[in-house]
Amino acid sequence: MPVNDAVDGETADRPDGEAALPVNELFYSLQGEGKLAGVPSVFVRTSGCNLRCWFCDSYHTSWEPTHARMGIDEVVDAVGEHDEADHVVVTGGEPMIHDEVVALLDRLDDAGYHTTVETNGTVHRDAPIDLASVSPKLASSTPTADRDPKGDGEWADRHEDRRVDVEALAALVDDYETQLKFVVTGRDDMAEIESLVDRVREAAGTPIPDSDVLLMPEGQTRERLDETRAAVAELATEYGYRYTPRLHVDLWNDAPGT
Ligand SMILES: C[S@@+](CC[C@H](N)C(=O)[O-])C[C@H]1O[C@@H](n2cnc3c(N)ncnc32)[C@H](O)[C@@H]1O
Ligand SMILES: Nc1nc2[nH]cc(C(=O)O)c2c(=O)[nH]1
Ligand code: SF4
Ligand SMILES: [Mg+2]
Repeated sequence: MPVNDAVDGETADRPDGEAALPVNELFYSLQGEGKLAGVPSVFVRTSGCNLRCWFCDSYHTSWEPTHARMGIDEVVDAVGEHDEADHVVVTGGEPMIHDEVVALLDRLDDAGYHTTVETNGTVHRDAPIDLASVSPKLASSTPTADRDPKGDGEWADRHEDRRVDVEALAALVDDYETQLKFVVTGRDDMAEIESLVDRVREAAGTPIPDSDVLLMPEGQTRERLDETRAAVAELATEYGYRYTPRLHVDLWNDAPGT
């Protein structure tokens, strides 16, 4: 279900009625995360999110969203300028809160691109998605007062209420090739990951092999990943889940447009 009231009152239509999306940035890089890590890809980063993870590495799409909009034609043209790429990653913010993301994915599919959608898994939509890269948010993501990057924990209750929707997760698993990519801050996250994977397995008709459950270390910077990656790799070994690096952070740290 779209949660348009959570996008800070933004509308996604242009004054001339052309379908448009709030776009924070569009860039060409290597996919840094997940099964397709290393694949040259164009990234379309929408602005606006229905959650507020304290660790969000895309602050200007969630905590302080930018409002510039691009028409769908404009986005498709800008993607096409990177003619080395045949993969497009639609991310955010939370791309699935925007009705217009479906029109964008239709156009990208028509043009022959492989599409990945990076999503928190709270909203299901019908669209030509080749890989649903779903990153359900754990209790450790909640912006409590002591770790709120902006205020004093004002978002904590809303974030907590919205962060997991098992029905939406199961629908994504059933409709698309899916990876479940958890941001891991430490061993304390594992019990919740195990129980959430169990709940989604029960709700979905499609099996979820452990190799489609990915553990990703929390860290926006190389310095932070130096503290988290070894422990998360050990947890992946111990539980039999897949480890995913954050290649872009290893390569380019937190440089914009990477
Ligand atoms: C900025 S989010 C946008 C897509 C969607 N809102 C989501 O959270 O999946 C893109 C990816 O970055 C991950 N991410 C965000 N901040 C992170 C951090 N500090 N460390 C590791 N991964 C992070 C998210 O979990 C998600 O997989
Ligand atoms: N290189 C690179 N790979 C990514 N994979 C997922 C990203 C995202 O922010 O969704 C991302 C990103 O921001 N950069
Ligand atoms: S759900 Fe994604 S975009 Fe939204 S705050 Fe969390 S990491 Fe950032
Ligand atoms: Mg990113």
